[in-house]
Amino acid sequence: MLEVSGLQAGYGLSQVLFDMHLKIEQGEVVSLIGRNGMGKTTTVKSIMGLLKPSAGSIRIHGKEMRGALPFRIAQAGLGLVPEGRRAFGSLSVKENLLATATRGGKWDLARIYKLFPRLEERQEQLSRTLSGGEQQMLVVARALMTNPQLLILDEATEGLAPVIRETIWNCLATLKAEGETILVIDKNLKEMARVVDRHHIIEKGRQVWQGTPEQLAATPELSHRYLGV
Ligand SMILES: Nc1ncnc2c1ncn2[C@@H]1O[C@H](COP(=O)(O)OP(=O)(O)OP(=O)(O)O)[C@@H](O)[C@H]1O
Repeated sequence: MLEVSGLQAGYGLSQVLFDMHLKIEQGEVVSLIGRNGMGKTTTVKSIMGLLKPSAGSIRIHGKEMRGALPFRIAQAGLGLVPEGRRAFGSLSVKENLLATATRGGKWDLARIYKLFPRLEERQEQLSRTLSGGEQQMLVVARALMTNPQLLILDEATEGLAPVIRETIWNCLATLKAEGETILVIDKNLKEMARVVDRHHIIEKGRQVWQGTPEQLAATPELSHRYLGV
């Protein structure tokens, strides 16, 4: 469903992605992992049309989308939960959810409330008054309301209390069981192993390894060399 190849991108004169490759098939849950500053977020921004790559290809369902505007990428079926949570603070939980709703998809309020009962309890509350963890649930839920064919989560569990992180991972496990296609960027290898089919390690703007969580766990020198753990 998504195929990135030979992607180059950066900020001004500083090049960050040199030769990025990434392939995601329908129904797969894959990760992008690597040390800080290696280009994970830059890859996501390029895919979402938030940053203009200088070379390479981004195909969504076989169609070249490099350089397309963000709303076109969203229309093509990609939904992003960006790094650093942000809901529309002056809107209620329910209004936030309805603001991004796409009609006719499988995700609607009822389904979202089943996945996140906490959001139903708080549906009339202004989202700026939610706890950090509740806001993060809301941001994930809002992305789902766009009924994306590929959901991308960039550090969605960072800075959250363990119990909230657990809720987000449980939610991802449910989404996986329902056949959703997901790209997750995170640092927590142990939790990721529960849901990820394939990891991609990125180092200095290139994909340097891919394999299953089992293969990664069986090769400690990989984690040591590329992840610093
Ligand atoms: N807006 C920007 N302007 C200039 N340089 C940037 C900008 N955003 C990121 N960079 C630089 O690009 C490089 C890659 O950053 P990126 O955010 O893609 O890394 P990352 O792998 O997602 O790291 P992290 O795990 O820390 O989020 C870093 O050296 C960073 O300082």
